[in-house]
Amino acid sequence: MTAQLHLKTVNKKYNPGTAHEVHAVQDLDLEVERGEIVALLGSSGCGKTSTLRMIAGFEEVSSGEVDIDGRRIDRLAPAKRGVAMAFEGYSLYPPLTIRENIAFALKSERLRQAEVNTRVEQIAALLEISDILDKHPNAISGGQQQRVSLGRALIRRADLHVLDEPMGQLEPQLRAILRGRIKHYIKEHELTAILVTHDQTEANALADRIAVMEGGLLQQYDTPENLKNRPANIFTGAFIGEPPMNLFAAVAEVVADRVDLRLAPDIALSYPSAAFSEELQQRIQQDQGVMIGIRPHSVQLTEEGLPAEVYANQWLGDQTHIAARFAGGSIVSVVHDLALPKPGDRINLSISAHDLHIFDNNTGDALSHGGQLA
Ligand SMILES: Nc1ncnc2c1ncn2[C@@H]1O[C@H](COP(=O)(O)OP(=O)(O)OP(=O)(O)O)[C@@H](O)[C@H]1O
Repeated sequence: MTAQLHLKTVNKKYNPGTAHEVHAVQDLDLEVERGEIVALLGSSGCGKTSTLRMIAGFEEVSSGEVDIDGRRIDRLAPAKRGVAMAFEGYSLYPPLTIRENIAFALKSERLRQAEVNTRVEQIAALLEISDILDKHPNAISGGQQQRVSLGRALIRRADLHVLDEPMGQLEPQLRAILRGRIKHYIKEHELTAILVTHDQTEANALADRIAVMEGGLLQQYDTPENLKNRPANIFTGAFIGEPPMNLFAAVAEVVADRVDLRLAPDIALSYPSAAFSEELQQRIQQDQGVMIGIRPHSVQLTEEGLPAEVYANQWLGDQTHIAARFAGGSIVSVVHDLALPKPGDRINLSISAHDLHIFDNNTGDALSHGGQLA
């Protein structure tokens, strides 16, 4: 299958050759398949908006190529790219009503008026804006304007739908409802979409694949499940998941039939060597040290285990985050009952080999997940 959107070694430099040069997007290769929803996810300044703007045509590509449906588009004007866009500040036409604003997107499809009305009303119902269709843009709120802009993009038939923080201004409850509806709509109409968000929950809920960016570089491009269970490096390991992954420097010692991961002179996670593949045992022995990652949900409080001392706990209504001093550092565990150890209590922790992520200390790349080479 050919990719619907293909970014080929795309770079974006602002103010090139000056003291203010910013290399905002670096050698980005990305393919989005037809019918796929992809999220660009990362913290502020990582380059996700620059990437989206280059695809939409609001920003020039410094080098590289952008293809949509096999057609090179990076030198075309935005309107010629076959892209439907919902951008903040991609403003609505003030003299037109909301209904007319949305219907305007259907102009090129030359539909009968009755068909236009039906489609506008369907998308308005989906986005909970049916009651404002006869108002003008200056008479509605920012969150409503954002939904109108989204409706205007989604109603169009286009080769690609580009959505910039599509629900950034909406309240959490409405966001949660709309996420499901929008995903269903995109899939039902077989649209291809790429969106920018800094909200992991939104990316996980909407996207088939997520491109995690940091410092202008693509860190990992994968399904939500793989980002969580098979992070490619320390960055994605720590970035994806809430609360963040616990990270500890460790030295591996393979002795007889055990593998010890030594975290401190007097503290080691110890496992039967059968829990690690032979290739992994060889690999981690060669290293002077590794970084191990453990998700808070995988840190178990047990009768026996390694000692830790609680210094904080937080009940969040459906789970508790327990923070404890452990191995000269700090560890967070998530538990689901209310029977809480209190600050100052001594507890014991266990971590199954199955839940360990091991990373190369120098490159940051993942070496293994759950005892098998990455
Ligand atoms: N027009 C511009 N001129 C100069 N530098 C820019 C320009 N636009 C963005 N940058 C810089 O490029 C880098 C990437 O910015 P970009 O907006 O793509 O990131 P982002 O991840 O989308 O951030 P945010 O979520 O805050 O929008 C940042 O360092 C930013 O300061």
